[in-house]
Amino acid sequence: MMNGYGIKDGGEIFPVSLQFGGHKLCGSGRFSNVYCGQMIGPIKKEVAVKNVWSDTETRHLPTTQYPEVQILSEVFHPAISNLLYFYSRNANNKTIHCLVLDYLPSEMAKLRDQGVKFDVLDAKFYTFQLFCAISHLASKNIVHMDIKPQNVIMDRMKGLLKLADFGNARRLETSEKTGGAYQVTRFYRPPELLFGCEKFTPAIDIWSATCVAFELFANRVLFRGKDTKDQIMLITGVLGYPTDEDIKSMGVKRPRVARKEARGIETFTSKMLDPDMYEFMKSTLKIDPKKRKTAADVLKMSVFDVIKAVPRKKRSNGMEVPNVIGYTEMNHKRECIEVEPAPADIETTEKAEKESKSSSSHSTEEETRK
Ligand SMILES: Nc1ncnc2c1ncn2[C@@H]1O[C@H](COP(=O)(O)OP(=O)(O)OP(=O)(O)O)[C@@H](O)[C@H]1O
Repeated sequence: MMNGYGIKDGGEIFPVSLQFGGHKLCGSGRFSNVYCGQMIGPIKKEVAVKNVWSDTETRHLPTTQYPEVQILSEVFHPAISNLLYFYSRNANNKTIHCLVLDYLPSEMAKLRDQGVKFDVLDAKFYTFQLFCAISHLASKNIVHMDIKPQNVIMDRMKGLLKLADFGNARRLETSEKTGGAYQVTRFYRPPELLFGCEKFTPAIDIWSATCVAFELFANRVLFRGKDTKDQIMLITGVLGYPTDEDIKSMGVKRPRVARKEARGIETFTSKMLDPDMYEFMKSTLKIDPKKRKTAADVLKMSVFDVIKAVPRKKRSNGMEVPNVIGYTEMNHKRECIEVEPAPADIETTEKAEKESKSSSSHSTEEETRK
């Protein structure tokens, strides 16, 4: 048992005793290890526990104030790897923030590396779920800022998708600047950031999610730039050099690359895609972020009609298309079970932490990976 916190609907946090069964490493990032395993209490559920070791800026922050925890406390949606509980550990006098999250067994990038291909029907409902997640974020004034196949987790059997890793997410009203060309992984980085725009907008996620959707349909990266300049050349080669109006709207300097006419997305994508898919991509891959369709409008496009059909279509694996219609609802109620920590918990927590450290060697691993 260990002491942690749960989150009520509305974002308020409450103390709770947490209990886990066995776990194994299922992923890692630059500053984290992610373990998956069984949660035993207060709910029984397969979960992912993301252990983040803090950088110099967040070293002295309690986990309640850790930015990823604060952002995730505000969101709750079936297409998001929701924060269920959180707690802290100490390793070598440093705080490790531990986030208990919804778990799905596969990562889109790994599936792609294994040569897994999605048929058009599957690609459509995965894309639908991704845009539902972004639409929910936009309704909460949050931008994810790092949508890419490594941050998209899936259950291929059931056809479910969740957006993960909110480590770069920001509130739209932040006074912070994006840092332009250094935000969002290059292949998924929208033109305005490549040109140096410093504003956080939901349109950033729309661009990145469209690039991810393209990969689901076409099974290859859309714009695979070698560096920032190459990335700009690839994009302007398809969409054309930004107009004076675009430049003014983004508030950026003209990019120093050759001026090209728009070649169009159809000629660029070697394999012919579903015609509705082109309609969708043309509405979201706009140089000027203000002209991109919003996620809420994307969800109404005819490209997704087939997944709304009743009775639900059968997939190639014999299962029905997942029932994702309710996903367009933006206010999903957080289920939370409040179990106050028992008074004896402090002692047991320390014991459990010692056991957990020695069984998984978290601290050694984390220190080595730094
Ligand atoms: N909820 C989850 N369920 C299953 N696997 C997950 C989950 N969250 C993360 N992972 C796996 O762990 C990996 C690392 O997680 P995450 O991207 O959140 O860490 P990070 O340290 O923020 O990464 P980065 O280096 O990109 O900043 C993911 O790519 C994914 O494979």
